[in-house]
Amino acid sequence: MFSLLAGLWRYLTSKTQVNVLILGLDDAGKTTLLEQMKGIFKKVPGIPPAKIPPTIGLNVAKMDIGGVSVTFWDVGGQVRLRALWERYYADAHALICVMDSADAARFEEAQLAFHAVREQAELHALPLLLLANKQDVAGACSGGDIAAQFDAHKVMGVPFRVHAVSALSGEGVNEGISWLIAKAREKTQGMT
Ligand SMILES: Nc1nc2c(ncn2[C@@H]2O[C@H](COP(=O)(O)OP(=O)(O)OP(=O)(O)O)[C@@H](O)[C@H]2O)c(=O)[nH]1
Ligand SMILES: [Mg+2]
Repeated sequence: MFSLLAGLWRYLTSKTQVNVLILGLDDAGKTTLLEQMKGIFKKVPGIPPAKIPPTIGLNVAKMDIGGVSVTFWDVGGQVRLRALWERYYADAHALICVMDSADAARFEEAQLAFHAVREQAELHALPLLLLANKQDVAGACSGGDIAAQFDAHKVMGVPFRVHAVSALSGEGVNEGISWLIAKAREKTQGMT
């Protein structure tokens, strides 16, 4: 009886665990986003932006978001490192693609990388958030324009949103990430 009750208690109090993979070209702002999220969701200061080096390998951060225990994997985006991305596909529950909305010269490269990732069979069904980052930069492309440039209408059958943010200032981050985690939670709990 006691073990039954203990099991029920564990079930009722256990948190949903979600792994979120953060991908995108080098310099897109993935690690800046990760450090900004530590401030927003963990209330601890992240590494100051000026001290964040290019990622060689992986950064991991865990935090509670909306009652979900989330592990973020931020993988380096340099060309020579992109082969490492696939190591994390199988265990990911949701995907964030970060792109630099102020770097029009790399839109095509960013778009190709985005659709290449989307076509991976292991990622096909995952909730997906495309972050149009660096909105604080004068002349940055709006979220709507990025959605058009990235053929967002071709993404079907999964929860998907293009969201404008500034990882540097934090603008838009809470809203975009909270949406993704809610979708990932629904998926892991079999609600979608
Ligand atoms: N103005 C502005 N700069 C940003 C923003 N996000 C990131 N940056 C800057 O962009 C540069 C690259 O940021 P990172 O976070 O290191 O980029 P990354 O995507 O992690 O790059 P890799 O680790 O090489 O894949 C840094 O100089 C950041 O300060 C933003 O929202 N606005
Ligand atoms: Mg990085």
